[in-house]
Amino acid sequence: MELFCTPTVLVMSPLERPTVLFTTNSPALFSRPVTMAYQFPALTSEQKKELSEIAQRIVANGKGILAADESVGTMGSRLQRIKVENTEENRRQFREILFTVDDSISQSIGGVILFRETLYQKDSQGKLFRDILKEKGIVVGIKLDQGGAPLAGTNKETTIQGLDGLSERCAQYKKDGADFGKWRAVLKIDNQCPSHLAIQENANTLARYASICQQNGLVPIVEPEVIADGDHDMEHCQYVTEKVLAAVYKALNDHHVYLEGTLLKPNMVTAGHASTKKYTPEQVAMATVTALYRTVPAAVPGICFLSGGMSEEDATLNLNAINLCPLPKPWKLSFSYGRALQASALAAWGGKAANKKATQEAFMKRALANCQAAKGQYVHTGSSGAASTQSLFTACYTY
Ligand SMILES: O=P(O)(O)OC[C@@]1(O)O[C@H](CO)[C@@H](O)[C@@H]1O
Repeated sequence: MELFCTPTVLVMSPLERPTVLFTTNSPALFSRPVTMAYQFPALTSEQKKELSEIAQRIVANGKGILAADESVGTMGSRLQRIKVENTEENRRQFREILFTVDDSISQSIGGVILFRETLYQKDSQGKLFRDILKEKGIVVGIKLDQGGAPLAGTNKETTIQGLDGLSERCAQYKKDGADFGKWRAVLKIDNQCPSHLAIQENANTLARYASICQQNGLVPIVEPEVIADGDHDMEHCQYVTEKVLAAVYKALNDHHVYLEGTLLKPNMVTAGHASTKKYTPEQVAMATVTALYRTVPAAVPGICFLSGGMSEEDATLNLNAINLCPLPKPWKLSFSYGRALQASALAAWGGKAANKKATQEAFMKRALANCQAAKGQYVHTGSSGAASTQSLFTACYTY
């Protein structure tokens, strides 16, 4: 006998997944409806509400994210550039200067990602950094990935570690004031790269991380970064970025991740750092929005780009062009910059307390510029300092 199904009910609210009930002509199944989707809800309506509200707060009104979550090693290379020793105290001092900037910073910065060490650090008056941020209305986030591990049999590709004990760590961080998490997976463009294995493994790991975050009340920032190493052109980067993002959203769906309670942190689509071809911000914008439009569901509230070694000024100009791009853009398009928000500030600081004011001014200037760019309102004045136009690229930036 032919088995056919007829949809009979569509139950849907903004906070719930649609549940489609089917009836069937099969005698065995005739007496009861067959639920085709989502019999075991991953999250309650209250959990979904909390997650989507957090995600929306972070990217409201042109706000973006300060990625101040450099690990001890990564911060070491930043400090080395300005000839400052990589001690816990120096890392604390620089971050104190950033976080105690004028309260108006909260008009441009909706969230700050911290490294574990920083979540428990205090300012010189003994106040926890996380409390200082929260009092400004800024959402506190935490880096959750724990670095790369090689994928054997590939051309030096990696997966990211940190799933063991992740749920317990998330629960603790939530108690300690964090409301979102971040996990960065690294894909590279090279001979045979990214491989099918690297794409699938990293997509699945990101999705597993995202699911665990949501179970613990943290909005997951999903960061599949196609790094800029290589001499490939922009078209090739677009092709790869689309493949990676399509795999990530398939995995997020498989893991029942609630998209309204997530944020995406992708690379912009650009040529490789060693490419001889140059593209305008408008070309980068068209390629980037095209890749996103083809792969990222409209349910995702915000896309916050990483800066990936672009100069501060290029990162701002590209973001501005992205927001002016004449393609459909159903998500907020904003920033989650590390280097492109801190390079001028680090240069102004130089490890000296006396430079606090200049450091805060440099940081505020970049934050404001990116907030304007997130609304497509940035006007380049030509008066940027030398540090803001310097490339911040680091080869094989894997952690
Ligand atoms: O590319 P950027 O904007 O400098 O940094 C992006 C980023 O994901 O990479 C770093 C290393 O994990 C993090 O500190 C930061 O959040």
